[in-house]
Amino acid sequence: MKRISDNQKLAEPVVLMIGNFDGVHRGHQAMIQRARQKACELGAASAILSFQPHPLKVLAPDKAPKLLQTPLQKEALLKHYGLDYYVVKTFDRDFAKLSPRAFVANLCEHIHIRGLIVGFNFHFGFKREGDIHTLARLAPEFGFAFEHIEAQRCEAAPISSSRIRACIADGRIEEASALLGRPYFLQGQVVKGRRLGRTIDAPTANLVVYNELLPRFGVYASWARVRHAWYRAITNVGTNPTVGATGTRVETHLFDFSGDIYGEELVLCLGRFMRDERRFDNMKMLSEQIHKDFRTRLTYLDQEPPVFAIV
Ligand SMILES: Cc1cc2nc3c(=O)[nH]c(=O)nc-3n(C[C@H](O)[C@H](O)[C@H](O)COP(=O)(O)O)c2cc1C
Ligand SMILES: Nc1ncnc2c1ncn2[C@@H]1O[C@H](COP(=O)(O)OP(=O)(O)O)[C@@H](O)[C@H]1O
Repeated sequence: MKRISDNQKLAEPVVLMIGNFDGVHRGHQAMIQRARQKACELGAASAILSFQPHPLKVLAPDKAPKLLQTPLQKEALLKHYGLDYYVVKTFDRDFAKLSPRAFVANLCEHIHIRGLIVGFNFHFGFKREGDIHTLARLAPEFGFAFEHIEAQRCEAAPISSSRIRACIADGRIEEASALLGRPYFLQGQVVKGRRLGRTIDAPTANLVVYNELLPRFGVYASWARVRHAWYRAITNVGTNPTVGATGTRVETHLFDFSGDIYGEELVLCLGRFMRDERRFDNMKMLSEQIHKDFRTRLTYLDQEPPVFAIV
């Protein structure tokens, strides 16, 4: 997959999709599959255009969602799903002022669009005035084939990034993974904590997480990848009320592992939510609960590790 930035032209004819693609979930995957098929029919390559930053971060920051993925994770996933080109366009207030027609004209100046595919609810241009009907009208004028994709559904409701965000915020990780079509994961760097974990035989790798959206506070069965190896693990997300920590922490105990991994990058696939984080009266009680958590039969961890090549 080739990445195209603002100042570059994409001369090869493409079937272009436009959108944020946060999550690259099953709905997005179906769209990519359709675009690749269409690209074959039209003798073109497949491409996605995404705006950076997310348009709402520019236009209404207080309404902008916390994203499921970092830009790098999204790029890795798009590559994984077989896309040929990833076009990243800077979104600013000037671009937001373009009329729907000027928006399409602007894209056609830089990209050789032979086909265009967007989702049924796609809106674009000044005040979101453009929609799929506008695109159907503009397509013959600008000389590309146009089609839209209906929502992919799961259990009667459309699959969407916001539905997946709601699952994660609520601790329904398995549901989120089902909608994503692969295990939900976080990524971050291991940093030093208070060195208390080792004193209760429960060392935990504390992560500075790259992802914006964090799951509901609580304890999760998980799989962790560090230095290219996967370990069964258990993760706590929260504020550690027992020890009065400041800020939110994401920390993971890796089973059958010992060693120093400060500074290492860790990929964390969360599985089942086990319990809420609680405030205990003292460290001894906290330690007892953590060791009880360790002994809980974690059926999630009976599965194979999520060897999916994510990042
Ligand atoms: C499986 C597990 C469950 C945990 N549950 C709680 C909890 O319910 N309440 C709490 O205050 N801290 C909880 N913690 C976090 C501990 O407070 C924290 O790991 C410990 O204080 C060590 O912190 P350190 O990594 O900064 O040394 C949990 C940690 C793990 C690994
Ligand atoms: N099984 C393990 N799981 C997680 N971290 C481990 C493990 N064994 C050793 N470590 C190391 O110990 C550190 C965690 O120990 P801990 O006492 O909790 O320190 P900190 O408070 O700095 O996180 C990890 O960052 C890692 O470098």
